Amino acid sequence: YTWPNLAYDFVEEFLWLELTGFAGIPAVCTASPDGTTPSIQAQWLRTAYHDMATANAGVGGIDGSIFFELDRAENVGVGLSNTKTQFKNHISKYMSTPDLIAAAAVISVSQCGGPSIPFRPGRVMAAAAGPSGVPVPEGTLAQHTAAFQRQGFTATEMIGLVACGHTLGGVTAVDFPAINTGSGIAPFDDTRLFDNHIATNYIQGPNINPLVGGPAVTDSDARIFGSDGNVTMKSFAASAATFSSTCATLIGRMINTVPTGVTLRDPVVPIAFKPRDYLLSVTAAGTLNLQVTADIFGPSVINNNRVVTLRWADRQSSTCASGVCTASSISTTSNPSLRNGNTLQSYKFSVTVSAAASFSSFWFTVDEVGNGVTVTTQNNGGGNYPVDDLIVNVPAYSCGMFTGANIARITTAVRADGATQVSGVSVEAMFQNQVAMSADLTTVAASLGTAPFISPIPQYVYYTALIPGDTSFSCQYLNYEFSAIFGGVVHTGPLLGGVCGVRSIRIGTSCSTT
Ligand code: HEM
Repeated sequence: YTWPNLAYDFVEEFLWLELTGFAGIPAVCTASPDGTTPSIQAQWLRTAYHDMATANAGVGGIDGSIFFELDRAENVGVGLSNTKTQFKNHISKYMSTPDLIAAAAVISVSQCGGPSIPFRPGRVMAAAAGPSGVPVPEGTLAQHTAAFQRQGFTATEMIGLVACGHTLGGVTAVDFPAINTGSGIAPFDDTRLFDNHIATNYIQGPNINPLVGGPAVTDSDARIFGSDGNVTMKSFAASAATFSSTCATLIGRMINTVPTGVTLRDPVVPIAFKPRDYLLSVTAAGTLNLQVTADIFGPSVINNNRVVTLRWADRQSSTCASGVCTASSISTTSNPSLRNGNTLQSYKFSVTVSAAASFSSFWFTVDEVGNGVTVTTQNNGGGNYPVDDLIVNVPAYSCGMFTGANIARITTAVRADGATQVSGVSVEAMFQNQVAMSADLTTVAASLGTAPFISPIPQYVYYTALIPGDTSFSCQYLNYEFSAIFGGVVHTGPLLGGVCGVRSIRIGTSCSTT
């Protein structure tokens, strides 16, 4: 891994650092079922299966089409529509709706104590509903076996995948009154955790699974679990480890079932030390401000004695012409309870220099004890973290707004003191289309403009783009990246906006321009 990698960084921060708030939507996965509180983790896992369940030889799979198919009888259930509502604020350029569906399955399983399943991003949102074909509890064993074969799973794997799904949640009375004749939720097993109790309850009893001991016609779990003489379910009941590793494999295959032509990227693993929220901007005073947060991630990383120092080189020198290019962090935050026993400690920096001196790269030193003895260097694998000061953000003149048909104004500053000619200054804006559940991208050319709230400086000229959009949407988030071509090479700024993050431009609220 080498920083920066906009797509990787976004997903890593989404999945492991839980920065966008997505992973915080479900409540803590408690041990005992109460029969009334729905499990969001269960709803999310069922959503993933229902999206995948219509896959057929490279057509369909995890493609988000489930959210166009909620009126079908095979997709009855408040859990699926709740999931759609929860997901629509989290769509982004780097996490499509089907990526959210897959990530939600991964997050749900591990939040409830199940295995860690690798997450590979890259799924593409469907444009419309696909074929039907989600198995229903009234189906025969032959119909179910054929359906799982169409999805890419053998008869034995069918037993596994159903057991892995039905270790969470249960059957809701309002949606399945013939199966759950009471009220609330009839749980599949005696815990809300992702554990092998779905098998121990079934083999050793007492069984509470309403798809095993309910009306015979809807006892689909009984037909499926018993289809190999209970060999598979006995192996799960005998070994929590077998259940866990089988589920990691089968749910992993389920979420990676994607249409032909979709290429998933490599699994996103957490990075132990990484810069985040990097932002180089021209300030109102005409100076350059570099903001960055250093994240330290892993089990037990929180250490209040640790001292992290930012160091940088200015643009004309591989070191520091002024001799004082170091800074202490301005704030520290930590999160002791991230998934899979991980923790996070973050160090935020903000340094301001003249536009003439500027920056060319930065790196960090980390003093674990704070005594100057055990100091290590974090320098991006040797090459330092690069700073591109040719195209720079101008927050003082970038904001969400409503002017005619425009919803935002984005201003960038382009370095003007070099020999290289600039062309093609543009802003790529991403809108959350909460109807199509897609991230809609538009590229808007920026034109030479002014930044009236900034003192003039000789090193930069300003380009402004007005972003057109539907001003009737008041609760979507705008993300954007700006870029410019210098000497034939495209230079792209950081992803700005975030998703529900502090740097987001929320359309409908205007930021200050002063
Ligand atoms: C023959 C195949 C299957 C049938 C007939 C079936 C049937 C059902 C039914 C009737 C419910 C109750 C839904 C509700 O009340 O909202 C349910 C819940 C659930 N199913 Fe399945 N299912 C099957 C396979 C799977 C698979 C393969 C998975 C995932 C790997 C899965 C995951 C879930 C989960 C997590 C729930 C709980 C949802 C909640 O509590 O909100 N199911 N299933």
